[in-house]
Parts: sequence; C-alpha cells; structure tokens
Amino acid sequence: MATDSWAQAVDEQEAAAESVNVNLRNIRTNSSGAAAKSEVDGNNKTSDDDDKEDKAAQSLLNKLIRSNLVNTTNQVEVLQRIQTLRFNSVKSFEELRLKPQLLQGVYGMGFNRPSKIQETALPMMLAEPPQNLIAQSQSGTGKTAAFVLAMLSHVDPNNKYPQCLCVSPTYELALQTGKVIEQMGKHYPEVKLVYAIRGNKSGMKLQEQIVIGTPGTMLDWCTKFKFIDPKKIKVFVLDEADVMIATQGHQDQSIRIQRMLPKNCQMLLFSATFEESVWNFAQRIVPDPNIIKLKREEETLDTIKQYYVLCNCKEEKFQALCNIYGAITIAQAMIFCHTRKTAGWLAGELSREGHQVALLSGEMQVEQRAAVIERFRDGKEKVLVTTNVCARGIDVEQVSVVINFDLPVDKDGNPDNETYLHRIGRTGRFGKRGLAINMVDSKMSMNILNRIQEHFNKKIEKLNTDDLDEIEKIAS
Ligand SMILES: Nc1ncnc2c1ncn2[C@@H]1O[C@H](COP(=O)(O)OP(=O)(O)OP(=O)(O)O)[C@@H](O)[C@H]1O
Repeated sequence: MATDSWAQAVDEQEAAAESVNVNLRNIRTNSSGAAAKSEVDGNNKTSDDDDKEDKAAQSLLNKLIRSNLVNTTNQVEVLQRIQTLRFNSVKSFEELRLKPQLLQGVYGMGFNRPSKIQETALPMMLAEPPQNLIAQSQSGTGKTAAFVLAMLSHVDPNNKYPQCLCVSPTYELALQTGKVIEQMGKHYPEVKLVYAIRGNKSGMKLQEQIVIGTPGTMLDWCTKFKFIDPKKIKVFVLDEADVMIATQGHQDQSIRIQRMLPKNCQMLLFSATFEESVWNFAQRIVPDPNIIKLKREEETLDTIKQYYVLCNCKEEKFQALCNIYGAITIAQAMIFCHTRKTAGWLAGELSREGHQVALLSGEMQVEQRAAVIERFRDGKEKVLVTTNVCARGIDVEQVSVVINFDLPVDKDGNPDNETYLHRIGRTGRFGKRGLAINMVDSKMSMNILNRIQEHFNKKIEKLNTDDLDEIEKIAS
C-alpha cells in the first residue's frame, strides 16, 4: 500500500529498516571503462578541412567511447521484488518492444544501445503490472533517459489529463529533463508535457499527460490549485531521489505529494548517490521495491581522473587555476565554490584574466539561472563558476574539467561525499574522459580530502601546478 507505507515510514523514520524479501544476485553492469581520448584538449582547428576531419574523428571516437561504456563490466546488486518475477536485461532497444514512435525518438537522439542502467532498469519499469524501482547508477550513465522512456511508455495519449509526475530538485534540472522528454517524444506528438515550476501558472485543468517540476509548485498544483488530480497518476518519478526524500532536502513536499497518489501508482526513484540512512528510508517508503544498487567502490567513475593541488590561500588557488589554464586547453569547465561570495570574486578575477565566464548561484532568479545554463550549454561561455546549486544533474557534454575551488562540506564541516560525486560527475558524461581537480588550502581541507578518498576507497593524486609538464601529462 503505497500511501500508508510511506506515511508510516516517515513516522518511524528512526526505526530499524525491515528486511526486504528479495532475491539477490550479482550481474554485470555499468560503466567505468577506459575511454579512448583525452577530452581536456579543445580543438582549435582553423581550416574547413580540419574541421571536417575533426568531426569525423570525433564521431568515431564517440562511438568507440560509447561502446566501451556499454560493454564494461562492474558489479551491482540487483534485488528483485518477488523471486518468481525475473526481469532479464536487454541488449537492444528493440527487445523492449517500445512503441514505434518512441523507438524512433530514441534512435533520433543517437542512442544505439541501452547503457547498463537502461538494460537493467527498463525491463523492470516497463513490466506489467508496473514495478516500483529504486535505482542507483553513476553520474552521466543514462538514468534520465531511462525514466523518461518509462513515463512516455506508460501514458495513454487518449486521456487528456496528467498521468505521470516527475519531480526534480531544481528548476534547471526540471527544464533539462523536459527537453529529454520533448526529444524522445518527438514522434509521439499526442503526448504533451507541462512544467510545474515557479511562475508557471497554468490556470486551468491540465490536458497534458506528463507534468515535470519542482516539489513546491508540484504540491501546489495538486492541492491549492487542483490543476492535477493525484488519484489519476500512474507513474511518480523522483529524480535525484536521495535529496528529494532527505529530511534536509525536500522530504516534506515529496511525501505530501506521494500520500495523495493511488496505491497502484508506480514509484521510480533514481540517483547516483544514496547515503546509507537515506537508502534505508527509501526502502521503507517504496512498497515492494526492485532495487539496483552500486557497491561503494563502483560509485566513482574511473574515466574521471581525480587530482588535488596544495595551496595556502584563495589567491594561490586562483594562481594554480591560471597555471592549469596556461598549460592545457580546456573545452569547458565548471568551478565549484562554497559560497556565493567566493564564486563572485573568482568569476571577477577570471574575467579580468580574459576568460569568458558565467556565474551561477542560488540567489539569482530561476529564469536567470536557466538562461545562464543555456548559454553555457551552447558554449557561449567556457567557464561556469557556481555553488552547490549546480552540482547535480546538469548535463553538458563538453565539460572536460571540474574544479573544486572549495571542497564540498556539510553544515557541520564534514566532507559531503555525495555532493563531491555529483560535482565531479559534471564531467566524464556517458563514458567520456574527464578531469577533476581539488584545491586544498589548509590542514582542515586536506583532512576533508583524505576522508573523501577513504570513503570512496579511491586515491586522489597530487598535482604540482608550478610544473607545466606535469599538468600537460595529466591531460594527455
Ligand atoms: N543509450 C544511450 N546512448 C547514447 N547516449 C546516451 C544514452 N543514454 C543517455 N545518453 C546520453 O548520455 C548523457 C548522460 O545521460 P543522463 O543525463 O541521462 O545521465 P544521468 O545518469 O541521469 O546523469 P546524472 O546522474 O548526472 O543526473 C546524456 O547526454 C544522454 O543524452
């Protein structure tokens, strides 16, 4: 019973998690395969011929990288709900028996084969009767595409009312997921989408089958404005699910929406990270969940090389950054700061050095933020300086370097491992190579870095930014 079990779980959140009756088996899955080329170097070809050559080479490389990604083997735990229900993973989109319009949409996006998370999750999500799923897979491995395909497959286009709700933590992410829905549903025009985001006052009974939005507005549309009849919802997706159900995240609103949904509504929870307590909570609130969970050592992608640089102050960190830019050509970079103030200062310094810089932080209007992301996505600015507001989900293929100008810490000053993983996951998208560089400026931040290394059991190498050869080497 979806509603009751959620409510009960919230009330008893501190209680021990019940053991789930599951069948545990290990399968081969996603995706840390070595990719074929450094993406750190940008391409500055000048002649048309060079351009053509470059595009052909890039396209071939993309194919190689992607096939590497889908073939690589790691281990995850797949826990299926009932032992008699077996969901075999698929090796092609055809095997999923998608509607032809959707298959056309998938191929139109250039997806030749499902990624590992898609291979495993899609058969569960598309099964009849609908299955609930809590799924973890590394950043940039195709989770969004997976749940979008599930939503598009489940809607009945003849019914002109909302049937799927997808909730994202931020406005930018909701817009980005909406774009994926639009692209994948390009040949399925009967299915319509509406954004439940601040400022968008639909004002009448909705005709659209899919509603995507942020939690507060989605809740208002279900309760205050009654644009959505929650009883008619068939699929409920929580993107970045860990933050959507965390007490310090959007738990309250997510729960209030979920409580209104019918018992047979399919619940799909996706994220690259689930801290242990949140994971336990997820299992309590989702009735009879199927589970795809990464082992800790598989959470980081080997395609993202991680380094740290020792400095003494923010000015030295800035100098190190300039040295890095002096040594390698960076296609696009995202730089994360702890505070808006540091982000503003850094953006100013970088602009003075002649960089095309965009600044994005939490106090900006949501429309402004979306516009900044859009310009960055289009390559109008090459550097995006930001805070944690942009740590999750943003998918810009050209980001070849992520810099943690400040390491991510929680409000108590402890390492924020989940945010670290999301931040560095802005590079190395879908099997590409990426570079993550951490700036360490005190004993305290060295301690944070060590704890992050321990947490993921992954060595972060030291980089001397005074040595240009050394910087060049890591990018090659
Ligand atoms: N089967 C596929 N074949 C080729 N490209 C794909 C496939 N699935 C997804 N992609 C592409 O890979 C990129 C990353 O996918 P997506 O944004 O869905 O990852 P994600 O797992 O949701 O990432 P995050 O954890 O950061 O939110 C996107 O640009 C998407 O278009």
